[in-house]
Amino acid sequence: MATTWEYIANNISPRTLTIALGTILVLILTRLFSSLTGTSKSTNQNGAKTVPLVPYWIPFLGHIPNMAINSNAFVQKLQKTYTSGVFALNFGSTTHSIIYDPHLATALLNQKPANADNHSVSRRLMQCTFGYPSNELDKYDAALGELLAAYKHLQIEPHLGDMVDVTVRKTKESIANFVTFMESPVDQMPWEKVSDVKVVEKEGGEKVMEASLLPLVRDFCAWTANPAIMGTDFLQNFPEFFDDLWILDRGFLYLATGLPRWTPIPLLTRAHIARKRNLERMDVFHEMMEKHWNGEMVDSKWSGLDDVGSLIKARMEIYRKHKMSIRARASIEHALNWASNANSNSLVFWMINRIYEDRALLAMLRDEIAPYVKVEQEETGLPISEPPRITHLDVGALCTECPLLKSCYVECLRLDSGTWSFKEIKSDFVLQSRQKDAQPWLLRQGTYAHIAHDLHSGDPNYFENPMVWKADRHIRYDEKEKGAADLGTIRPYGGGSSMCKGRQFALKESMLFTAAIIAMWDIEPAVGGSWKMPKHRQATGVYATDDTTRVWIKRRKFSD
Ligand code: HEM
Repeated sequence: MATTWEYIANNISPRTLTIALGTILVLILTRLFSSLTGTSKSTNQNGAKTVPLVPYWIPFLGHIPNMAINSNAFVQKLQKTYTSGVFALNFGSTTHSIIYDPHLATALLNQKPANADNHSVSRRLMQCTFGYPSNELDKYDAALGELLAAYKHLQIEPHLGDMVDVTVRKTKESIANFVTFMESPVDQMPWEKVSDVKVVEKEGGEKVMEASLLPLVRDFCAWTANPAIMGTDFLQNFPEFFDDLWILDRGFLYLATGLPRWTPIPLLTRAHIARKRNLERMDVFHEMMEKHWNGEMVDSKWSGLDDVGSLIKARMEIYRKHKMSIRARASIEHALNWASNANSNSLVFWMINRIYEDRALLAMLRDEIAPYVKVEQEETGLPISEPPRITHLDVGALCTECPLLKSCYVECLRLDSGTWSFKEIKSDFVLQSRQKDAQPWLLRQGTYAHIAHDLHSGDPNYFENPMVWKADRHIRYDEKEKGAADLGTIRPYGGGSSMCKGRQFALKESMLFTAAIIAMWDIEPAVGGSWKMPKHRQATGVYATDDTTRVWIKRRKFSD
C-alpha cells in the first residue's frame, strides 16, 4: 500500500506542493514569532509590564479571522487564559489591548486625552457611517468643543426634565394604543405596521393581538421618545425614518470600514441606501429649521417647529456660527438619532422579555410601581367599556422608589448588552488601577485599547452564576432596609470624556416605558406555552435578535 508521502508525490504537482509547504512554513513561523515577541515583558518603568499578545498564525490578518468567526467565544476563551485583566490582539498588524478588569477599565476611561482618546474614531464614524461631508471636517473640529458642551441639554435640568415631561405626555397618549386590535394597516399605529400584527381568536373566543415583540417595542419607544428631541413635525413628515435607521444599524460596522456602496455585501449596500434616504430627510428638516430661524415662511407641513427640543435649537446657533452646510447639520443629527435609539429601545425589549418570562416577578413589579403609575378605566355603563388609561406617571419615583425595576434595568444592561469602549493610545503611558498591589501595564503610542464591558459582565469573580439573569441581583439595602440599585462595576455607557451623553435620559425612558407596558398589558408567547427567551444577535451595544419573537397581547383587566 502506498504511503501518504508516495500518494502526495504521485498526485500533487511540485508547484502546488511548494506553495502548500511554503504556506505551512509561514504559518508556523508567524505563530512562533508572535509567541516569542508577544510574551509580557518587564519594562524599566515602575514595574510596568507589556501587555501579553495572544499568539496568532496568519501574518497581517492576525486575529481578524477569529473575531469574524465567533468573537464572543474567542474572547471569552482568552479571558480564562489571560487572568490578569488584559491581553492584546493583532488586527491587520495593529495592536489592540483588550481590557476586562473593571478597575483597569476605570483607569483607562479616566486618562487624559493626551494619553488616550477617541476623537479620531468619532470623526471617522461621523464621516463613514453618518455621511458627514469630508470637505467640512475642519468645521467639525472647530465646532466640536461647542457641540460637546451643548449636550448639557440632554443631561442637566431644566432641559432633561423637559425632555422627560414630553416623553411622559407622549407615553400617556400612546400606551393605550400599544396594540389597537385594528385589522387594517390604515387604522394601525406606526409601531404595529412594522410588527406583522394580526387579531387572533383564542380557544374560548378571547381576542388577542399577535405581534413580533422586537419591532413593536422598539418602534413604540422610538416614536414616543423622538418628539422630545426632534419635535412632532419630523416623524409626521417622515414616518419611514426609523425603518431606514434600523437598516443603517444592521450595516453600522460595515459602513464604519468606509467600504464603498458597490462592495458585494448586501447589508452594506442596504445601509448605504438607507443612509442616503435619511440624510435627504434630515436635509429637508434643516432647510426648514434654517428658514424658521430666519423668520421666513416655511412649508405648512413644518408649522410646528417651535416644539423641536432644546439640544437641536442650541446646535442651530453652533451650525450657523461655523457656517456648516445643511448636509453637515443633517449628518450630525443623523448620528444623534442613531445614538438615542440604537440601544435604549432594544434594552426595553429585553426588559419586557425577562419580566414577562417570570410571572411572579411581573406581579411583584406591578405591585412595586402601582403607587407611581396610576391606571384608570372609566365606567360608561355601556356593554363596551372605555380602554384603561394612565392618569399619573411619576418617573422620578420609578427611578428612586422602585429598586426591583431598577435592578432589572441594570441586570439587562449587564447581560443583554455587549458594549466595547475604544481608545487610541496617543503617547506611551503606564496604566494602573487603584487596587492595592495592582500590576501596572505599559500601553504604547500607536496602539489601541478596548474595554470589553461584556467580558466583565460575565466574570464569575464579580457575579455569582454570571450567565443567570437574576432580577434582584443589584439591590443593596441600607440600615433602614430601604433598597436601591445601581450600575456597580458595569460600564455599559462607557466612561471618561466620551461617556454616553444620553445615559440619564436612557435610564428614565427605560424605566418609564417598561413600567407603562407592564401596567397596561398582558403578554404571553403566541400559541401559548412557556416563554422562549430570544437568542442574542451581536449589535453595536445592546444585543438584537434574529428570532421572530411572536407574542399574544391583550389589555390587562382592571374591573370585572
Ligand atoms: C441603553 C441605552 C444606551 C446605551 C447602552 C448607550 C451607550 C453608549 C456608549 C457605550 C457610548 C460611547 C461611550 C464611549 O465612547 O466611551 C455612547 C455615546 C453616546 N450616546 Fe449613548 N447609550 C444609550 C442611550 C443613549 C440615549 C437615549 C442617547 C440620547 C438621548 C444617547 C446619546 C449618546 C451620545 C450623543 C453619544 C456620543 C457621545 C460623544 O460623542 O461624546 N445614548 N452611548
